[in-house]
Amino acid sequence: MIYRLSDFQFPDAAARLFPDTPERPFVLEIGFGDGRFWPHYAATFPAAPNYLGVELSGVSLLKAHRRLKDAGLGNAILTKMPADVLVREVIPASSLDQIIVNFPDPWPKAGHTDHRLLRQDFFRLAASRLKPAGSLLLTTDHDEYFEFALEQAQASGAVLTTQGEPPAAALETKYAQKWRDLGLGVNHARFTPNPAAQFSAPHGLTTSYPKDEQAVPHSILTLPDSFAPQDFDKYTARSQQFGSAGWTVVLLDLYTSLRRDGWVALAHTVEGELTQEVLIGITRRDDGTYLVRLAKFGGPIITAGVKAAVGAVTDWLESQGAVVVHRAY
Ligand SMILES: C[S@@+](CC[C@H](N)C(=O)[O-])C[C@H]1O[C@@H](n2cnc3c(N)ncnc32)[C@H](O)[C@@H]1O
Repeated sequence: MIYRLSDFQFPDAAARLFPDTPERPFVLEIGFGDGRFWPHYAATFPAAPNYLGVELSGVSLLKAHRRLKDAGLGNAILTKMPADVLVREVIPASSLDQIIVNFPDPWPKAGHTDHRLLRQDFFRLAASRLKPAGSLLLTTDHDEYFEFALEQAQASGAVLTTQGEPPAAALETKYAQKWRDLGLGVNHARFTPNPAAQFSAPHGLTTSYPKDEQAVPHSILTLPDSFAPQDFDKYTARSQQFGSAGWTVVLLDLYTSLRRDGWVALAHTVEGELTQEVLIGITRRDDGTYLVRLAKFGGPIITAGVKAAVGAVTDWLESQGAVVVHRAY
C-alpha cells in the first residue's frame, strides 16, 4: 500500500496501520531504493513483520511497490517523504522493533555533512521511537560515513553501538550488489537505545486536516472596492525561528475561480525537510465578507508553515486594503 502524508495520523499507531497483524514486529526501512531488501529480510521471520518503508524518490517508490506486491507482502506500507519527518511526526514513541538503513546517501563533499541522516539529533529521535529492546541497523560501503555515524551515535548519548556482520538480506540490495561488483566491502553496526539515558523527542504540532470546518486555518475579511487581484506579485514570508522549527512560505500565484466568486492562492511551504504545496481559497460569503481558508485539495497536513500560508494570504490582502474581522490560524 502507498500512503501519502495525509493518510497518516500524528502520531499514528501500529495497530491502526496494520489492523490484521497488530501483534507482529514493526520494522521501518529508510531509503529502501528499489525495494530489494524487504522480501529477502521478511523471509527470515516465521511471519513477515509489519513493514513501513520511507523513501524520497517517487520512481523508487513505484518499483518497490511492484516488488512487494509480487512477493505477496500485504502488511507493508510505502511512503514518499523525508525520513525524519515520518519518524518525528508519525511514529509513536517506543513502538519500533527495528529501523533499517542500508547504504544511505553518504554526502561525501566537505561541508555537506549536515545532509547526512545519521547525525546526533536523528540518533536521539530514533532511540525514542525504538522499543527498549529495538535496534537501528546500519549497513554501508562508505568508510568515512560509517566512522561519522559511529561518532555521532556516541556523541548523542542515546544509543549503544555494536559492530558486526550485516543481515544477509542487506547484501542483496541494488547498492550492495554495486559495491560487491566493484570488490568493495561493507560496514555494519547495530545501535540500541541506551537504557541509562532515555531521551524523549516530542512530536511536532502537526495534525490531520480537520473534519470540523471551524478548525481549518482561516480568516474572514472585507475587501475594498478598489481591490485589484491582478496586482498580485510573488510574496514571501519567513518565521523568526531557524532550522526545522522555522518555516518559509512563498505565495506563488493567484487564480480567479470560474465557479465561485473569489480566487485561489497557490502557496509553497518549507519547514526543515518537509515541503507542501497548498491551495488557499478566498471566497465571497453571503454577507459580503470573504473567507480565506486552507483547501483540502492535495491532502495538506496542518503544520505551523501551513497556518502561516493562510496568514500570508491574509497579510497580503491586508496590504491591499482588506480589513480582517476574524483570524483563526
Ligand atoms: C544510496 S541509495 C540506497 C538504496 C537502497 N537502500 C539500496 O541499498 O539499494 C539511498 C536511498 O536513500 C534515499 N534517501 C535519501 N535521503 C532520504 C531521506 N531523508 N528520507 C528517505 N529516503 C532518503 C534516496 O532517495 C535513495 O534511494
